[in-house]
Amino acid sequence: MDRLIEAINTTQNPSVVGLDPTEALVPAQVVASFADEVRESVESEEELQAAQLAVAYYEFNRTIIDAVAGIVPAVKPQIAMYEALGPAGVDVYAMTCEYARERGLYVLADVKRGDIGSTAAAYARMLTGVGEHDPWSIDAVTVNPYLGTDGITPFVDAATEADKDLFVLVRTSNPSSSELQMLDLADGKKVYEHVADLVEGWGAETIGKYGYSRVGAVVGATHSEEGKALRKRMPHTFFLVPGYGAQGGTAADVRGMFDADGSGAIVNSSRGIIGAWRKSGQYSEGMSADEALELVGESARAATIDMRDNLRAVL
Ligand SMILES: O=c1ccn([C@@H]2O[C@H](COP(=O)(O)O)[C@@H](O)[C@H]2O)c(=O)[nH]1
Repeated sequence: MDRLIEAINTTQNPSVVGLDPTEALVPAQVVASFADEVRESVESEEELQAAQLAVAYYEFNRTIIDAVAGIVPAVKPQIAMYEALGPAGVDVYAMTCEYARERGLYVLADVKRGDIGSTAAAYARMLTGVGEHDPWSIDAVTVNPYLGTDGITPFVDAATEADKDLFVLVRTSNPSSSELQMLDLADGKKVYEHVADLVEGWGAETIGKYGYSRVGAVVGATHSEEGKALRKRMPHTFFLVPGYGAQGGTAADVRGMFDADGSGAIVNSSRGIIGAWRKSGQYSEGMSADEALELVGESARAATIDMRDNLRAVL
């Protein structure tokens, strides 16, 4: 986690921009502008839409990355949005990670892996690469702990080998998260508290120079009180905090998830940043693709600065 903490210190900004493009979040004229170019490369008309969206996502992401580089320390591309487009989308995922890395950003791949040990070991190669080849250009992955220790250890080992990180789901931001995570265990703990204790243990051998291990935790901004309690319970665990903005979380809600020095957490916003152009009041369907992308970048930059300043105000 040392590199992430240093990037946060450099930018004085504990926030991460989520790159979760969807058809609705990319201006229509940007998608349309790639129709001719893509038509030449696809084999059938059926492939056209996904291929066109994939190219548009890449251009959109580059615009966002260029607009926020230097202001934020990190981006978090959400793989679901890219996998939905098939192989063309997966290519764009890898290209986006590479571009973000080139722009000096820490890349947190939100892939939420989780499987038995042998399969987890294969998933974990996302962190180490294959031989000399590192096809993903990422710094961290998100992992689902439901399978227990043998589903996590391969990621800890791979992260240690590659000097990278993982973030394990502990208390997720979504409305139904309590169905499982808040269940009472026989020893009086809640399920998420037990997971929190496991996460502290999984990271214990990997504590870096700032006191945090390379095994982080995902703690939703929508669970302010539990997040505050987890901060005390998990003194060596860095938090990734999604749920800010579009899901209702505020700077005040996440304050307790930071440590006494204002470190220990990074807060994500995806739609709130990449979709800011839609709320700018400046968009019109008559804009050219270039004009629309310019607005996307300007709006994302303004929303990023706003989020940074809101967080700074409570830390
Ligand atoms: O508990 C969780 C874990 C992950 N996420 C992911 O974060 C972003 C949030 O997007 P917003 O647009 O800022 O709501 C998204 O990729 C989720 O899959 C989460 O929200 N909560």
